[in-house]
Amino acid sequence: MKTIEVDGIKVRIQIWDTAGQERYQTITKQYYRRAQGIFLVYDISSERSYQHIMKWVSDVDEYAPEGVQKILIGNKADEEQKRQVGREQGQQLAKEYGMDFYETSACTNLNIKESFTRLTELVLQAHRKELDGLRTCASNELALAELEEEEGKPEGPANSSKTCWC
Ligand SMILES: Nc1nc2c(ncn2[C@@H]2O[C@H](COP(=O)(O)OP(=O)(O)OP(=O)(O)O)[C@@H](O)[C@H]2O)c(=O)[nH]1
Repeated sequence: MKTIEVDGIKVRIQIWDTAGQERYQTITKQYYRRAQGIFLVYDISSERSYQHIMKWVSDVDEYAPEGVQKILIGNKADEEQKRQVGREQGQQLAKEYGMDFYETSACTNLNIKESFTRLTELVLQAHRKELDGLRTCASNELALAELEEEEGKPEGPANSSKTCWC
């Protein structure tokens, strides 16, 4: 659990780091079902990890809920001397899938906060319609309750003097 601030609103997010290894995939897929936002992460020093992204995307499409928000991440950006995947390759792939893209480094903290904030923003935006619907519903209920309360009340100040015994 982590709390981050987006547009002045404090949002509590639950983060799951799923295992990348094939043998854990049955468990991993179960996590997709309740996800609202997903980072698809490759390692910029591993062409192989970049090639795997397409498989991750197809798994997410199959098992995650419709409308789940996704961001592509090229991690280990601090390992410039070992780079096998160009930044443009990451950008290109993200564009193909209609995702935002960040190169990050868990070592230097590069773009860590930015990418989490962005994913949270995307999730909030995607749910804004739902929230607005709930808000309208709640305010209608409130208005109805106020009306009912009004109707149940004796009429105006003239009435209140009638009930006064002093
Ligand atoms: N240089 C560098 N090393 C990193 C970075 N992020 C993770 N590592 C290292 O990469 C190795 C693997 O990190 P993990 O966090 O276990 O990677 P993972 O993708 O969760 O691994 P699995 O889910 O087990 O496949 C560790 O030795 C980390 O210290 C980074 O940004 N830069």
